Amino acid sequence: LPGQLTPISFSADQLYNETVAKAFLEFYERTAQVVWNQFMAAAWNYVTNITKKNQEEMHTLYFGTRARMFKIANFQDSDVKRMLSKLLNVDKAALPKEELREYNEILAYMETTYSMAQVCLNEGPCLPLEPDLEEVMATSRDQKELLWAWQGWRDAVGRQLRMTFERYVQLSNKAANLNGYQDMGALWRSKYESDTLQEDLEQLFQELQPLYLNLHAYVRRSLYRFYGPELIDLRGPIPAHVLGNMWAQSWVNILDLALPFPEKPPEDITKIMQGQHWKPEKMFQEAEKFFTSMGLLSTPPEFWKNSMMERPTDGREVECHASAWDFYNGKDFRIKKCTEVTIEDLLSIFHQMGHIQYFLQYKNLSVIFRAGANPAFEEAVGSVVTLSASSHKHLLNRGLLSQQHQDKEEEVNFLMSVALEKIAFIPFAYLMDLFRWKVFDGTIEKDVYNQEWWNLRLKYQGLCPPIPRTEEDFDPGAKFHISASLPYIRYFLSLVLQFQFHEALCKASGHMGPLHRCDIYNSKEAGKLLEDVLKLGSSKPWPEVLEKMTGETKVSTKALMTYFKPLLNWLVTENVRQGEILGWPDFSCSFEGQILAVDVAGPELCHVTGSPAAGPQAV
Ligand SMILES: C[C@H](N[C@H](C(=O)O)[C@@H]1CCCN1C(=O)[C@@H](N)CC(=O)O)C(=O)N1CCC[C@H]1C(=O)O
Ligand SMILES: [Zn+2]
Repeated sequence: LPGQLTPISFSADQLYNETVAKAFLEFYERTAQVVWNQFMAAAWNYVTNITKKNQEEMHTLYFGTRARMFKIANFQDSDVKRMLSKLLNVDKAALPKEELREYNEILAYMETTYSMAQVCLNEGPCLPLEPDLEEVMATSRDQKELLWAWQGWRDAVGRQLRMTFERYVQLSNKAANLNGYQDMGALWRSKYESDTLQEDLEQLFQELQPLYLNLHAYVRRSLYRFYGPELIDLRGPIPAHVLGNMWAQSWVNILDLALPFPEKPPEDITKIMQGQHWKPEKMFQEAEKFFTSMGLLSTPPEFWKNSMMERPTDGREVECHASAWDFYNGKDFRIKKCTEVTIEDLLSIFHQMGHIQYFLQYKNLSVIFRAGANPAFEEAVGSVVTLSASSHKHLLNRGLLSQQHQDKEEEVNFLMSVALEKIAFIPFAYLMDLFRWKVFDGTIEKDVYNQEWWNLRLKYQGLCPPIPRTEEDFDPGAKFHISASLPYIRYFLSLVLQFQFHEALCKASGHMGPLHRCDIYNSKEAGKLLEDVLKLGSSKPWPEVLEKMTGETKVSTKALMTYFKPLLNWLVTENVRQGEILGWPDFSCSFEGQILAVDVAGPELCHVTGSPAAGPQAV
């Protein structure tokens, strides 16, 4: 029912009665599954066939509950208390009907604008993001063409969302207030059940800085060699359009420009897959086989019947951004992806299949507990499997490599390819919600959204916009999760967690030797450990779940640093040899001679590693 479940009225003393609360929870369990399933079905119909009608249909199905009324303080049963506390937050359903309708319109407008946007060539066709614009960003080495795609996408999306986003912030904060939170950022952070979350995240970020700064300096040198001094300043930030990705969140597509030992190039696995006539369905089967090889659950027939594995060719408008779906009825689970036959898409499918495996493992829990121990756990499950799936040992075993490539230099090349994906991602994943938390709490005011976005992109990623930006632009909106109002700090935390999980699973599988050579494929012991964690869903506080997996109750960067140690050693030596400056003391962004001095000081970052003048050995 729009707005509320069938209203039940409680007498005052019943609200203190734990038996009544249990009866309510049973009633909720039965009805919520039905309504959640209807909502997911309507949402799926919308994103796989974007029409006005489907959008209307989806928005009528959103509801809240009256669980918030119970006085749980003196209840005894910890499960009842945990379930009711999770029901206290009804998110946007707390808004009055009229404002909820407006909010849903805004959300649909932002997400649809993103999903339908295209960039048109002068006389030629118009290109969508997937696969065309992403292909340009990944493969073009012509900085004018890269600039065309980079600017065109932001004109087509970011600029259109600017005004709407301001109203989105107001209504988001109003919904958060109605749920008892200071602002929407506070509501998002509450999912981690920690009152030191922001300090803990900053600590993790600082620990990873030496690794990132050395990678940034080395990649800047590589880009300098290719694009020359008119584009790259060896003491400055890197222009954001030449990193091989529309958002510069992963640099793996410029591995060819940054290969430590170019005389030992890695095999091109995309070519091998295409040569072996891989199809999208085979890629999904390959990912599923990884999980079943560990004794984990296979996907039900509905998955193969209902998923959308390729962009439809019948002219339907769809949202291509890949996602995994739980229909909350214990048997309908799907992935939506416009799959291309590439190694990047194969690893992305492993990530989505990780979500599906989590859904399968916790499907018998109360619907209230059908979520990850925290959102970062959800993200880490699929990603931890990609650490094994991308190892040479695994690829060789699966016929995707012709030889092991085990010598020292090939190993550095391999670790560089993983670092360009995982280490480059660190500051991006961190700043995405640093930006939104500041927008929600009012620190970043609406008339400086874009300038503050680029201040954060400079300070944390050491990037510059390739052309001057104004407040007509809204560059953050050009990233899916911001247009779709999806939190992002989960991916930052997942990056650290996935290496902690990888170390624990490799140990359980009896792996000996370097962590980056571990492949948990076929390990029933690793599978059992993972299963015991996943089937808990969100029924226990996540430190308890982490301890079950790793023996530790704290998130630690130790495993990640162990994995990349051989690469960090090589990078520091190489950067000292080149006399690189770590960080970007020349913190202005220059555009063909025009200096756009950005008001945040790059040097403040240099204190992180001592003064850059001392060079990399100061790290
Ligand atoms: C490609 C991937 N799509 C997300 C994901 O799989 O996490 C989608 C969209 C947002 C949530 N989502 C889901 O599928 C959820 N239903 C999962 C769940 O909550 O159960 C994605 O956005 N990624 C992957 C790495 C970095 C990030 C990016 O590409 O920037
Ligand atoms: Zn995910």
